[in-house]
Amino acid sequence: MVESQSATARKNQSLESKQVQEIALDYDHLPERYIRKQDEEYGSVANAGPSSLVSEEIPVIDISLLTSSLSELDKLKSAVSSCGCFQAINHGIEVSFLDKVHEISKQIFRLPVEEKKKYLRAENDLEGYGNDMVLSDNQTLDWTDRLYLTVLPKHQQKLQFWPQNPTHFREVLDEYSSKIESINKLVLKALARSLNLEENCFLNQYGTTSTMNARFNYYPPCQWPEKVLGVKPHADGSAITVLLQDKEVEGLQILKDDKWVGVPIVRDALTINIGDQLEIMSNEVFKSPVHRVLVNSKNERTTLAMFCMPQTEKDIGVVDGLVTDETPRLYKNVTFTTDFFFENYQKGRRAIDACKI
Ligand SMILES: O=C(O)CCC(=O)C(=O)O
Ligand SMILES: [Fe+2]
Repeated sequence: MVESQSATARKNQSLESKQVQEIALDYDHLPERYIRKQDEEYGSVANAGPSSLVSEEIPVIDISLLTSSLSELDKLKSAVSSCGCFQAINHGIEVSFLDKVHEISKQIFRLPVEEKKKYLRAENDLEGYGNDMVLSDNQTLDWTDRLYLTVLPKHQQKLQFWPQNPTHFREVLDEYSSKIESINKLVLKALARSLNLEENCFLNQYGTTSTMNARFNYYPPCQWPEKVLGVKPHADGSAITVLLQDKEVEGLQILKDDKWVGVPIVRDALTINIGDQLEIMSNEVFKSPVHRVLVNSKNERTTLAMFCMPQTEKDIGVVDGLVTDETPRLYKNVTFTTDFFFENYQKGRRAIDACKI
């Protein structure tokens, strides 16, 4: 009995150190740890497959118009107050540059296994290359491999985790981060104006430097697509997240009014969603949507999520202008660290709920 338990433990351990990419190629059965569990799927929500998706519900916003068009600003406000997500077009990043970002995202997962292992994250650390971080023994694992990097502030970059191949990886990611930082500022200012607030009221909470983390997500094709999830339902701990979706393969879904809504690919658009920190700062006017990722049996999918948020360790709170007799303050001032986010995630609850008054 004791022996068989330790054999199981050994097997689990070797599974945990395997990337999904390897499992997808080597296994003729789905390892138990990847089988999704009903109780992690937002309770009563029907397990809607792609066929039952309603896609038109994610608004497309021309963000170049946000300083000149009140109707576009209104459209933005209504998008983030309802589903918490929109597709940003005319964002100012050239298509040829976006193509470079798509390309490096794909290339890093195509590196030989030995090369990728140079960037492996430590067991209990976020940063680096690897599969789902294991936070508890009975956790279902996501069908995805990731490369997670701090990109801003630059002095916090841990370059030992940055691939040296392709050789322009670092240059492209640095340039992309600075372009995303401009979009972050533009969107946060527009969101403030949409509520008739001083346009810097959210950015003022950022402290002296913004934080930005990049997460490259790679979802290998899966022979058992209905049995796994690319990413389990979660909300992001950022202020906003800017996602560069795969150019061809869909998979992202947002929970809206208890229904899973597919987020379609809009050519050359960036998919932007609100994260928990902006839901707090806006006293819940803006929604940080729960979302998940489905995988499929034929095509791999690669995405890049940029998590934009205030300076690490900086406390944040509800913007004063949003607290009135009718709309009392809903959240305490908090320091929304990554550890705090994952401590709650591990217990199966949303970090934002632990911030409520
Ligand atoms: O890959 C996607 O479509 C979304 C990924 C995501 O939700 C995340 O990285 O937090
Ligand atoms: Fe996410």
